[in-house]
Amino acid sequence: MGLLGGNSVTMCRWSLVSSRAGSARSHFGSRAALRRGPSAARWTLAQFWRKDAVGTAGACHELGRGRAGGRRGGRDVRGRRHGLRGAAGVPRVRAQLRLAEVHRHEQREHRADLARVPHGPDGCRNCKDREERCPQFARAYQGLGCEDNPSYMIDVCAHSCNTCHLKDFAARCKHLVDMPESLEPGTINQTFQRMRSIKGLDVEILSEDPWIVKFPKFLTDEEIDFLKDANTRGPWEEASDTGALDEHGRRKKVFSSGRKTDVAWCNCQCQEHPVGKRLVSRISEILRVHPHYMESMQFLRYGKGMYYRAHHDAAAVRRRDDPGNVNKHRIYTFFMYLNDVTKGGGTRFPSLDLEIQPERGSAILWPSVHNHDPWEVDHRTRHEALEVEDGEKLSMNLWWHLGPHALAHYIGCSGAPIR
Ligand SMILES: O=C(O)CCC(=O)C(=O)O
Ligand SMILES: [Fe+2]
Repeated sequence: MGLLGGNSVTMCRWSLVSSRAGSARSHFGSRAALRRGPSAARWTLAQFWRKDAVGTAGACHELGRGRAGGRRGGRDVRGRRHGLRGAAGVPRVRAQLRLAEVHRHEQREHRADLARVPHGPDGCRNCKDREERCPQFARAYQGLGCEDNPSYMIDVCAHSCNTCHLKDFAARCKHLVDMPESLEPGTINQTFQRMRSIKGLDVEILSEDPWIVKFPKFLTDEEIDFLKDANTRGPWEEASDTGALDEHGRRKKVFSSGRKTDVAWCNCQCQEHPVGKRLVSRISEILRVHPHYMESMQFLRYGKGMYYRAHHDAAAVRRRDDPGNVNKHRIYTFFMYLNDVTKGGGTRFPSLDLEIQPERGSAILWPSVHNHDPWEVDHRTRHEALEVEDGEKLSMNLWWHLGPHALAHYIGCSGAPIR
């Protein structure tokens, strides 16, 4: 009998943050959480993330209860939904093999982990919470507060969640380190060549070496309205870069003069909403990379005078054999424009002398790494957001990684700051 099966419930890692800010009830995930049935034993968190978190494709996950067959609770359903299907008539055998490989790996590793790792109160003798309200957080959502926001709770509230054995970054994250990479040498060229044959996909090739393509009418009006709706994202914040790792394996925020934008992250509303899911799924099928490997969608807002100086999206490539390198580096940027900009605000690739003007609903895509070796950064795809001279620019990043970023992020293994 699966621990988590049936009565699918959407939960959300952002809820804890929101509830602290007093807005839990307006939150999709939290509302759903409040409708839940009786609480499950909290020590099940350790089992939960091994079994089901691996099926999630971002911020939210589904917990199902009361039905046999826990595999339905996450991985399998999500794998199919976001799987590399569709795109009739397009070769996809390699992608499917890769997906099958990922799933086989998950099953093997998770079975082994479940047998090996002790969980329950005994693991918590010398372990303290780092936040005094942890017991209260853990009790929230009818006792499922730990499952609701694992990235934060596993670590900061380890005592209250009985996850002391998972506080250590290596213990928590090791099963993700050797998951198959999302790209093999040679895949990038095949993927871009294949795009021309995807039925119904309008694609303009702006550059072939390196690849930069534009999808002139990628987003539908429904998607744009949805993405521009304030309910689909967290609060706007001043953009920061990621700095050095702290003692908990999280990166510190660094503010730099090279960047003046506001950013916000996709919340449960956009991750779990059918429109958001369909969008991710469409992009995943174009790229032939599973959503396990993506970052949450990032919204960008530039007012007049705002910009992002030349940079590379895969700036921080770490060593191949670095045991802490779970999500690895960014391999693709899928960049979407949500509005027209009156003046300025183009995306410019200085080494290619190429500038793309924002157009409502259009998208551009480029790889950050070389076709022959996904571990080698392609510096020719450095780019910048030119200053907005008049009007406002609203756009979105969807970055794809060589390692399973979505899974890593979900359980605090991506190095992202604790939220
Ligand atoms: O806004 C743009 O045109 C590009 C933004 C960008 O490069 C980034 O957010 O990494
Ligand atoms: Fe960028």
